[in-house]
Amino acid sequence: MIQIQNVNKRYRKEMVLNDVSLMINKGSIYGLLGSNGAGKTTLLKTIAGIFKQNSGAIEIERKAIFENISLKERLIFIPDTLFFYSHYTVEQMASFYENIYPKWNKERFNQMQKLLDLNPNKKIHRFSKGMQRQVAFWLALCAMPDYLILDEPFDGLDPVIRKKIKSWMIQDVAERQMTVMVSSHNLKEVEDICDAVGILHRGKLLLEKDLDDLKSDIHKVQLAFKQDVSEELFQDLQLLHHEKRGSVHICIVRGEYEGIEAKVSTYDPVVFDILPLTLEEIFIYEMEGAGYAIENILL
Ligand SMILES: Nc1ncnc2c1ncn2[C@@H]1O[C@H](COP(=O)(O)OP(=O)(O)OP(=O)(O)O)[C@@H](O)[C@H]1O
Repeated sequence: MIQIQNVNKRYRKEMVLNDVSLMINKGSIYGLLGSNGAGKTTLLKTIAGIFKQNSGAIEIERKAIFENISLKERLIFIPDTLFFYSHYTVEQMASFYENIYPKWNKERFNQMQKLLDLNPNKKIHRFSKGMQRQVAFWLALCAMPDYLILDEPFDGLDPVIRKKIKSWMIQDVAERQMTVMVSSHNLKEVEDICDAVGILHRGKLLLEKDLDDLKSDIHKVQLAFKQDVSEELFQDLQLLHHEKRGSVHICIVRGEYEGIEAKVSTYDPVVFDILPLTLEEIFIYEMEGAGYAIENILL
């Protein structure tokens, strides 16, 4: 479990993380969303123990991560800008990892080599950008980390490799309870793999929720009535958005499916559909509700 409590981080006088608190459960995948410059990389590097926060606490398994070598041996951070020792081959980099990470799995390294089809004796800087990213995941997953912190990890990977790497990652989460935090601008990707999501905006965490709760708590409702329905119904629903297209009311309603169905049914609608929302739609309406224009927050 990763626990972040009231974390503040400044670069000189600029406050980059402002009282951030969140929790990531063991064996789950947490998606961190946010605009450019929101503070995602800073937060991830602070969680990885690369930066130290100015105040607040960052704990993994209830121990502070900063300068904690035994925790760091179980955590891997893949940054958005990759770093490898120049002129090292994959094999040499793997030996380096083997010395640092006690749970290094040589057998897995050999198996993944066949699946990725990369030459371990080639110097890493001679690989393409996407291939270097594959190497980063290859090495990271063979170190068998309990915590994997990823900054925009899938950029530059082709769709086949992307799928392969995600499935290895998900397998590690399911089989050995690996905990993952991943920053992304891609809502679809986050929706596919994450259990919980948080949105960071100008250093503050605007929203943090379990993805299933988020989805089961907000619906798009399409309604039409024989006669004009009284305003009472709309006052009765927790509306985040309401518009009328012809005779059809399109409402974004907070609340569980059954509760909405029960309330609307009493008004005898002739058209009545309750539809789930995509993560992108949820964020648009949640953020609107919180008074933020979504285009300022996400790409
Ligand atoms: N080393 C640094 N020194 C000073 N300021 C920095 C440094 N790194 C980042 N910042 C500032 O901190 C703020 C947050 O940057 P950060 O890289 O954490 O954002 P981000 O959410 O990861 O952005 P992006 O989506 O663009 O990668 C920005 O205003 C940035 O200019």
